[in-house]
Amino acid sequence: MTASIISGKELAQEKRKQLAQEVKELKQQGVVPGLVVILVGDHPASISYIKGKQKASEEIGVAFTLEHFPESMEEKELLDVIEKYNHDESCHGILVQLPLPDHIQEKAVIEKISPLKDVDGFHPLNIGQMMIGEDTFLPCTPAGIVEMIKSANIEIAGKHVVVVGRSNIVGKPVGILLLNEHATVTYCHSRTPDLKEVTKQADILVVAVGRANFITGEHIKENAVVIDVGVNRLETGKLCGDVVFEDAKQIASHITPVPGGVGPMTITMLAHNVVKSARNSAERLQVSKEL
Ligand SMILES: Nc1nc(=O)c2c([nH]1)NC[C@@H]1CN(c3ccc(C(=O)N[C@@H](CCC(=O)O)C(=O)O)cc3)C=[N+]21
Repeated sequence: MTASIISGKELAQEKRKQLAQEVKELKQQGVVPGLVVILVGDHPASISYIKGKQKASEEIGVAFTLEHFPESMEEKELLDVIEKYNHDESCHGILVQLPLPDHIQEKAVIEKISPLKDVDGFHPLNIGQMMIGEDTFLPCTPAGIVEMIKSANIEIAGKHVVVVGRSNIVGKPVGILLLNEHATVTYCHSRTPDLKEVTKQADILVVAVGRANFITGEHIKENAVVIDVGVNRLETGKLCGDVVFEDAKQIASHITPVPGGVGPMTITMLAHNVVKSARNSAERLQVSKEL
């Protein structure tokens, strides 16, 4: 038996159609969802990711604005740009593409974004809301992963989830979201002794370390669900995940491919958050009219 492939690309297509319909309805109420992406510098991977965000926005009907600044931009200037969009009513989502140049403090930038427009779900206030299971902007990659697991009709409650990687944008939050779905969650990272002894216990294995071919057949339990978050560009130009796909395919029950897996769902959940923000703002408008 070979594993079934959970196609993020197909699921993303479906979700984008639903979002396009919602955008149509919002437009009838006079609200055009708007996303502003801010890029500092010319990191080649960032430019490629932003193109994906722009394409998805256009498909869905979200107004997309790119603000592109030189590498030399000062932190204060960037904070001022964010401040401007915090007050701009046509903007419902602000995303500052990471990584930022070393002279700009990521924390200060993230905290400057209004939590009401934080469509990345990176603001500490939204992270706190997520921790306590409140309805808020969820970080896009983790939220996309949960959608992918559910789309394959995989039960999460009671399962042992092992997360490899503990970044603030993927590893940590995906564990929290799956805990909120009643999984038993274990985190592994670079200081975990005997990694494969832990990963072999996973019913659902989520890998977000950013190293090509890091997880092999030896790490995977028979019939596990394997979610590969890695996007590693090889010297040949080929994109590959953190998991040796051919190994996982022989052992797992389900596996997400790279490309065409978690990446397209990340972008779709971003659009989902922009539409959610626009809907919230339409509701606030309605309430203020009624007052
Ligand atoms: N503020 C911020 N928010 C982010 O969400 C954010 C970020 N910064 N910095 C970089 C990471 C990375 N990321 C990806 C999104 C889509 C794909 C994606 O669609 N990948 C395609 C392939 C794309 C290609 O060929 O280059 C796929 O896997 O099929 C990958 C990676 C979002 N990020």
